Amino acid sequence: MVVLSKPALEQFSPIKTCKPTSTAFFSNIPVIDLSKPDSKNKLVRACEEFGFFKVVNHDVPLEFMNTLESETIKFFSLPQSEKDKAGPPDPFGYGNKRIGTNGDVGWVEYLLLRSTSTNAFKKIPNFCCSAVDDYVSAVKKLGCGVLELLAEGLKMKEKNVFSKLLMDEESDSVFRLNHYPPCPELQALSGRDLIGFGEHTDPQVISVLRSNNATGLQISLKDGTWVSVPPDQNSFFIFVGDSMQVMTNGKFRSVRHRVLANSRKSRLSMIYFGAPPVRARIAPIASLMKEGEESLYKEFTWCEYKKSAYMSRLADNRLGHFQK
Ligand SMILES: C=C1C[C@]23C[C@@]1(O)CC[C@H]2[C@@]12CC[C@H](O)[C@@](C)(C(=O)O1)[C@H]2[C@@H]3C(=O)O
Ligand SMILES: O=C(O)CCC(=O)C(=O)O
Ligand SMILES: [Fe+2]
Repeated sequence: MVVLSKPALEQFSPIKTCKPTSTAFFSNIPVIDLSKPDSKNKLVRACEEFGFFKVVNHDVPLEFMNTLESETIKFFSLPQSEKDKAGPPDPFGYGNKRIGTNGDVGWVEYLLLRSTSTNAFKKIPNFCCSAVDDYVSAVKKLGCGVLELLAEGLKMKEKNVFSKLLMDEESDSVFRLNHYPPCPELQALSGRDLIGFGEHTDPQVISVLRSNNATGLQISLKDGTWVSVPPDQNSFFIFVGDSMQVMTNGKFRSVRHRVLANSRKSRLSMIYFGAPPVRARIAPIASLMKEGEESLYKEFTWCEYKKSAYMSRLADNRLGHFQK
């Protein structure tokens, strides 16, 4: 048995654990090949059923993915005192264990960045801005391409209904780099899994995630079962966010997901959260509603939703306040 000394245990104590779930990977995650003509219909079905899918043949240069990964490793390998200079996250900057400002904690350290401004790097002099810029431009293009296929799949007249929100100069999109250090001792001691990033839905329109080949990501199925996502460092995983759920009047579901700490391997993830401009109005789109179908949500602006989201705990049902 591994015995932890008291100070070692104390560093984990505020972090939640959960009952171990099946370690088997879920094999039914939709895989969408963007080079295939039927991808738009498959995308719609994936958003309805899971709110989550993997995309392959995505056109994001491997070089951008690898360069950013090396830069990220370099940053997270700096001495703690150097990393702390880039914090605290307000909400942008370096954060360690604390997620948001309402008491959530996880076995994770991260950099949260504005996706469009060089100001994002003022606090992080050691970081290579061009690696982030190249990568973010490419994943934004990928996200917009997926949103346009979705609009086509939903038979909407304007194919940029969703993508124009991310393309807007004032889009409030953000970018996040997460590092989950391995944690062998605690798991052996407690027989439970340690939470890296607690369960939540993403508030934005869509999130585009790439990780290294370390396990940890889980999604919740419609019936509430947690399943493990097999990592794939060459592909992207897309999450439907709350704003997309509202715009489709609940036809697409924003997927609950979480990350469990890996006992042996560091997990690194890079996520682009595609968001509307702050003044954009978020409401169900009339052309997506059947005759007589009622809107499930009160109207709100992204600014209002974001404010309310940032006052909530990670696991809260943030759309609850906006339901009719
Ligand atoms: C606990 C929180 C962290 C979060 C803001 C919030 O109050 C609730 C939503 C959280 C979340 C989840 C998705 C993204 O990682 C994130 C950047 C976002 O927009 O909403 C985080 C927020 C955060 O880490 O500040
Ligand atoms: O790091 C991951 O794999 C997912 C993290 C996440 O869900 C988030 O940052 O919102
Ligand atoms: Fe998330």
